[in-house]
Amino acid sequence: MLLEADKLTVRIGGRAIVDNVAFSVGHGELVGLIGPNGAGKSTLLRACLGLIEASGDVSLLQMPLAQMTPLQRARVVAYLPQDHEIAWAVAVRRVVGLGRQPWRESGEAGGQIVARAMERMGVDTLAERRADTLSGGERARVLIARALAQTTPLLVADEPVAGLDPAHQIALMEVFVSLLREGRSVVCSLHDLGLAARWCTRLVMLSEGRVVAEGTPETVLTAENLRRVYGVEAFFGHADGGPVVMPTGLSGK
Ligand SMILES: Nc1ncnc2c1ncn2[C@@H]1O[C@H](COP(=O)(O)OP(=O)(O)OP(=O)(O)O)[C@@H](O)[C@H]1O
Repeated sequence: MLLEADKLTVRIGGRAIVDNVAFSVGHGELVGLIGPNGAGKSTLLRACLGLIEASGDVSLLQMPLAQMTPLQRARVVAYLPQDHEIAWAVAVRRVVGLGRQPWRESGEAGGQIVARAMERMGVDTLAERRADTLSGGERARVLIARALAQTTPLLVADEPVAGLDPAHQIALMEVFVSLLREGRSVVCSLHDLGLAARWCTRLVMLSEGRVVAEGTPETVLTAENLRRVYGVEAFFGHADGGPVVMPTGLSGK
């Protein structure tokens, strides 16, 4: 297992925001973390990375997270936070280059990896642009490129498609799938159930801090689960060899 969390609980102000969750990511998996606003997705991801205080067990590549140095963690997992802000007035190439920091390379050693990451995210043409002048979607893609440049076995991305247009959303999911082919794994939180259905190898559905369904997209994205957890009705179909899930209305209306 790349990431294994058990009995993970995050308490804030006396409330369990993540409540006794078991969560794991194996090799070659694209795990989609889904659930309504406030379900605890970001908190769970942050707890798995040691970015927030939590009780329970977390290990990365079988090593207890608590025993790992920040550098060891940074060589196993790259994290794309939900907030896609870049406040620095520096060139895009330098922002993406920050992904190489855990590898402590000298000089230009990581240059090719940075160039490849920018190319993969379609931001190579922006390499010399000041990062704080980019559009929201461009910024998001630059930060994903930075995470890719970290060349970790695991990528944890919190709402990576937020702010991306449909073509860039699909292109990003294709990049994730290409990472799986390289033996890397991805876990991402998603609000777009259509993308979750089509691209993820496994889904974990959270509600009120607990895992309420887990498995293949077909087993998790059922009419009953969508009604119970999100309060929506949905259209289910098939197109181009893959499942289609499209919320169509609120339940009970
Ligand atoms: N530091 C905090 N103090 C108080 N409440 C918090 C704190 N952090 C998170 N919460 C609450 O915990 C719950 C889960 O938040 P979290 O951001 O993990 O949800 P989420 O599933 O990622 O939501 P969204 O889809 O809206 O991004 C929310 O009700 C949130 O208000």
